[in-house]
Amino acid sequence: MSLNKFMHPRNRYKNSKPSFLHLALKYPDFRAHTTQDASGKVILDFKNADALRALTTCLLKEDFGLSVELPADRLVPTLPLRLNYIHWLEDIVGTNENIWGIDVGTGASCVYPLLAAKMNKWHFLATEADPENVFYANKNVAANGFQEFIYVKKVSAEDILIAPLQTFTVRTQFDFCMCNPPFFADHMEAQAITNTRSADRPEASTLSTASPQECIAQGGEVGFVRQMIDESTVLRDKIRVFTSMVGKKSSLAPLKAELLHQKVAKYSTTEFCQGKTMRWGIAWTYDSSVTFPRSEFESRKEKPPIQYMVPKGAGGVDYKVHEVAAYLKQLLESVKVHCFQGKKAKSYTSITLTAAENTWCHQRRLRRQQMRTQQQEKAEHGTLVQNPAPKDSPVKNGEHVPVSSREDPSSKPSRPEDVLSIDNAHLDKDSDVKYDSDIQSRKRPAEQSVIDAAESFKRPRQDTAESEMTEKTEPERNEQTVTRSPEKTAPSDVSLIALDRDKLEATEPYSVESHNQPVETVPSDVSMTAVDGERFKATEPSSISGHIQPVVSSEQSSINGQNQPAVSSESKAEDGSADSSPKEYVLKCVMRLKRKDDQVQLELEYLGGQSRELMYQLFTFLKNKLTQSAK
Ligand SMILES: C[S@@+](CC[C@H](N)C(=O)[O-])C[C@H]1O[C@@H](n2cnc3c(N)ncnc32)[C@H](O)[C@@H]1O
Repeated sequence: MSLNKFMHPRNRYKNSKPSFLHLALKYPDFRAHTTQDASGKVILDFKNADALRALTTCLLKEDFGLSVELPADRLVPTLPLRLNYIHWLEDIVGTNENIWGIDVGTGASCVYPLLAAKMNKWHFLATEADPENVFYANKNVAANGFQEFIYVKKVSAEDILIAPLQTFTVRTQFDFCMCNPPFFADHMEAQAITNTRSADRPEASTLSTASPQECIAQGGEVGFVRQMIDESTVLRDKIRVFTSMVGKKSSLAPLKAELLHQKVAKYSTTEFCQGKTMRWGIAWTYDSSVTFPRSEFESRKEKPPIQYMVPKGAGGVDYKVHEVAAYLKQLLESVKVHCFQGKKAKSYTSITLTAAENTWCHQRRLRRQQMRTQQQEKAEHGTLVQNPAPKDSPVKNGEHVPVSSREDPSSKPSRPEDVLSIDNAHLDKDSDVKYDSDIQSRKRPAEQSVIDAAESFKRPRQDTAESEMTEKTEPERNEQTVTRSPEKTAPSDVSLIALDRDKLEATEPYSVESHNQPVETVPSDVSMTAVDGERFKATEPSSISGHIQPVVSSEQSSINGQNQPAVSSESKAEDGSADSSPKEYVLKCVMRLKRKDDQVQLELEYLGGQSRELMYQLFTFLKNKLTQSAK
């Protein structure tokens, strides 16, 4: 499936594919790399580095009026991806002309600064460690008359931001920095990736153009961006927004962990979708006034609130909205979930729930662990601990606070508390449905090492594109459950009518969107979020009873509570009291109780936190308590 529908809306290639026929007619250098098939279509050999170079060169000229020289044996940038990154930055910092950015590792093409200077008149410090790239970057800047806008600086490969800024005197404050980092950790990794292609898979249809010095850095892309994050703590007042692209989705988790560790004010991730290639963007800031745009790709996964009809007799209370709410509130507070009263009406109440930690799942396991520890202690010291659970144990808090007159958890071991082990019947197995392009990007290490030109322009079954690679570890490869059938999806990407025909038409819709529904994908956060130190399988329900209004949720991560989604109507307590919700949380959601057809309906709506999965677990926890107590 093409990802072009998730290309940035302003990406000029989203709805308008480049006409290879037009390019071939106009640019002899490009034409030299094309052939015609039996039906007269113009074919470009995507496995030929010179052909890819010719394509990018003439697109830069044709669509942006830029004259760019791309040396042999250096990375050939593909434009749809580069544009997606720039448009995302525009959404963050705006498009005014006084913007100053830093492009870390600008490459020989100096493609980001040139495009952004051309489109937005942005100014850049463009750093580069490779002397040959520095030479060509300078040449390309001069060829386009952008010397007043773009300053190319040769840097040491060990330095990323701090050292280059110390010796750059033209500008000291920057709106953003950007980076397409070297992606491999070492030659071995690069080699391994190239050699892991299984014999039964078709030969990669594009090739790598990146030289080793361009694509290898100690620690790979995670190591590189981690150093950026470390350096950003020093430069927090000099650069407003830090960003980087990464080639592997799996790189996001360790980077998010690092951002949390460094206590940045906010961070956000996004997807860059083009052709069949996906890359990821990660942005962070120490300035809480920055707002990050929502990812189009993620937004499509918005889920309606999850709902449940509370059974009569639940909690041993009257079957009324506010009685049930009081019961649930007590229950939630007993497991340290902060409750903040929102709107309250006769048959409606809304309470914002904020949890600083996950205390509602694995309770049985924790109890068992505590019992084991207790027994061990007893054996070792011959002492009997009267109160087994530590004072601050969430399990203890959940277990030892009576939640209702009808339910005494200490006397009734509550099987349903181990929420992960039950109720999965309600949960769709979205996580098993892998997004095929994601799979592709993760499953095909070798092809990740090649230019994404073909991918970017929606060439069906392009083995990889771009020299920015998406290598994949063995465990990741093993995870894949759905495979593509490359042979089936191999129509010509360049189905243009013959050059010499009267009727010259582009017929291949490599930018025309299909009208299929987007396929489900593993929620990005869920798949990588550890809950209680454990990696759990994503079981996000697409909808448990999904017919209510769409969720108002944020995919931005919130740290210190600064990036809370809009819940303005519920941001103040009914009695006007200040919100004392925890500022750092793993889950924030709204619980609503309302009267519906003589029944009381419970509803949870996700607002933010580590992952939606936590809300489903909490929902199951509450549901089990309600069901059990109604018996
Ligand atoms: C994957 S390439 C990206 C090139 C270009 N920005 C693009 O997107 O096409 C990474 C670039 O970073 C350069 N590089 C590696 N380490 C660097 C460092 N510490 N500072 C600046 N550039 C570096 C490499 O030489 C290479 O040109």
